[in-house]
Amino acid sequence: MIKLERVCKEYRRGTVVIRALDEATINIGDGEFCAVMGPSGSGKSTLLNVIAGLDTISSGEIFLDGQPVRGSSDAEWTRRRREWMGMVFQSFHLVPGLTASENVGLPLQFNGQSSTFIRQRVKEVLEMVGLGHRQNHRPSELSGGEQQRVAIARAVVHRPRVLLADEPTGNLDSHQGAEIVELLHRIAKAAGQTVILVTHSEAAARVGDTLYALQDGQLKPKSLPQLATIGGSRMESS
Ligand SMILES: Nc1ncnc2c1ncn2[C@@H]1O[C@H](COP(=O)(O)OP(=O)(O)OP(=O)(O)O)[C@@H](O)[C@H]1O
Repeated sequence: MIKLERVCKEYRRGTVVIRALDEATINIGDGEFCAVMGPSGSGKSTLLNVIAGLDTISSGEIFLDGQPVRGSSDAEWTRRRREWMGMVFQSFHLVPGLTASENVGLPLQFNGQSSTFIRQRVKEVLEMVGLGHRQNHRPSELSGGEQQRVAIARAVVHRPRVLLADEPTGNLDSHQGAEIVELLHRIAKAAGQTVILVTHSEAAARVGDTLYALQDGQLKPKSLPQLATIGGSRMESS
């Protein structure tokens, strides 16, 4: 489903070269929940950004559904993200002036769905994340955990095949963080979605079917007992 072969991403600042991804190789199957754990600066966001086509790679190859993505136009990437991918971020990225329902409906609006369909689907998804009673609240009227639930609803409303979650528990306390990871896991498994969750949190990473450690841009498969040696922070509640 998602395959990276020796992917390198280098950033240049004058004479300084930063290798954010260093021959990263990974093969993520359909419906797999893959957790990637690494400390700050290890390349986690870069990994998701190159998979989502938000950043280009310096060398190597990325395959989505067996097809190399090299050479895709901006229009192809936009279509892929709109129809195929959902993204969840550490800082929620909700539109402050819109209600929870309006935020969740945005991907459907971009995809040209009818207002009747959008209304029904948004209601259904907000109920699924436990926020049926908060549909008309703006982000500032919601807790951090509730805002992340809205962001998850927005990420899945168009039934994407792939969910990319960038440190989704980073702005939450340990209890809210554990709930958010459990929710992501439950929704993705129910819909058969493929997930890549990047995190510095050991507790969040534990939900993965497969686990990888990212260190200085290098991806290495890990087993659960090895997690504690990767380095990062723990969430007390798990
Ligand atoms: N646009 C850029 N220009 C130059 N260097 C960059 C750029 N984006 C990222 N980097 C560098 O690449 C490395 C990996 O960054 P990245 O944001 O992927 O790490 P991360 O693991 O997501 O970190 P954090 O957990 O702190 O968000 C870091 O050394 C970072 O400074």
